[in-house]
Order: sequence, then structure tokens, then C-alpha cells
Amino acid sequence: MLLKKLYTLVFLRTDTAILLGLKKRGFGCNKWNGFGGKIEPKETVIEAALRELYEECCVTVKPENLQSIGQLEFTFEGDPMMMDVRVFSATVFEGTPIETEEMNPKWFPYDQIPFKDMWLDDALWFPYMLKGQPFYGKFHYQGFDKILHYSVEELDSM
Ligand SMILES: Cc1cc(-c2ccco2)c2oc(N)nc2c1
Repeated sequence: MLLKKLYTLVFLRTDTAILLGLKKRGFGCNKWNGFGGKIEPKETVIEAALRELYEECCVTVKPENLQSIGQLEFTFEGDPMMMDVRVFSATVFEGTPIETEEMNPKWFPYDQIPFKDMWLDDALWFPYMLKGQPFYGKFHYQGFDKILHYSVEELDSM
């Protein structure tokens, strides 16, 4: 029986670049990713996304400026845990990203996204996010550096 755990990922964007953070510890350490993490029991997905973003790079986004852009489901060979990741993007935000204990933030022009230093699935669904096309992706990993099978589909809306 699969155990499902909810996570958030937030990507800040300008018309020329996307903000990624280098994870400094824990799960996904040394990979560039969006900002996010677990959802606490008594908070909404939006509240969790905004809390994690602020905790990880000290940037604030108003709930109305957070765009729900996708959903990712990750499963792992031999493990009942399924990670249900809600992906958001924002182009309107307050504050300048700064390094925290968790993340080292950096702006990447869209033609310089460091996919070789990111989760393998990112190259498969980033094109949808960068076009503003809502998506639903499912990835079945063997360990953390091999995808056994996957699917990504466009959604009419998120
Ligand atoms: C297996 C996996 C997990 C995550 C994750 C953990 C917490 C939030 O996201 C990923 O994030 C990305 N971009 N690929 C990912 C693959």
C-alpha cells in the first residue's frame, strides 16, 4: 500500500532567468532545485509553499501571485513511499534571495539551466513549466539516479 507524502516546490522567474537553490544538506543535497519541502499537518499547500520559500531564501510571495503550474509524483523501486510534489512559479515577489543553512540561491538564464546538477526528471518537465503549460508528471526511480519509467502530460489547468 503506497504511503503518500505532500511536498511543495516554488520557482521564482524573471523574463530572463529562473532562481534555483543549491541544496546544502539532507534530501537532494548538492542538486539545484526549486524552493520547498514538506507540508506541516495544519497548513495549506499554499501556506507551506510560501513558508518554505521564505525559510530557504528569505523571499516573500503573496498567495495571489503564486501560480500553480504542475504536479509531480515520484515513486521508488522497492519503496512504498510516493512523493506528491506540487509545483508553483511566481514572477512577482518581494526581497532579494539570500543564502540560508538549507539553500544557496542563484539566478540562471533560461539557456544555462544546470540540468546535469539537478534531479534527472527536471529536464523532462521543465519545458512545460517554462512555457507556462500546466503539467502532470509521474516518475518511477530506481535509487536516485535512474528513472525506470515516466510520463508527463499537459493539463488544461492546475
Ligand atoms: C525524487 C525527487 C524528489 C524531489 C523533491 C523533493 C522535495 C521536493 O522535490 C524532486 O524535485 C525535483 N525537481 N525532482 C525531484 C525528484
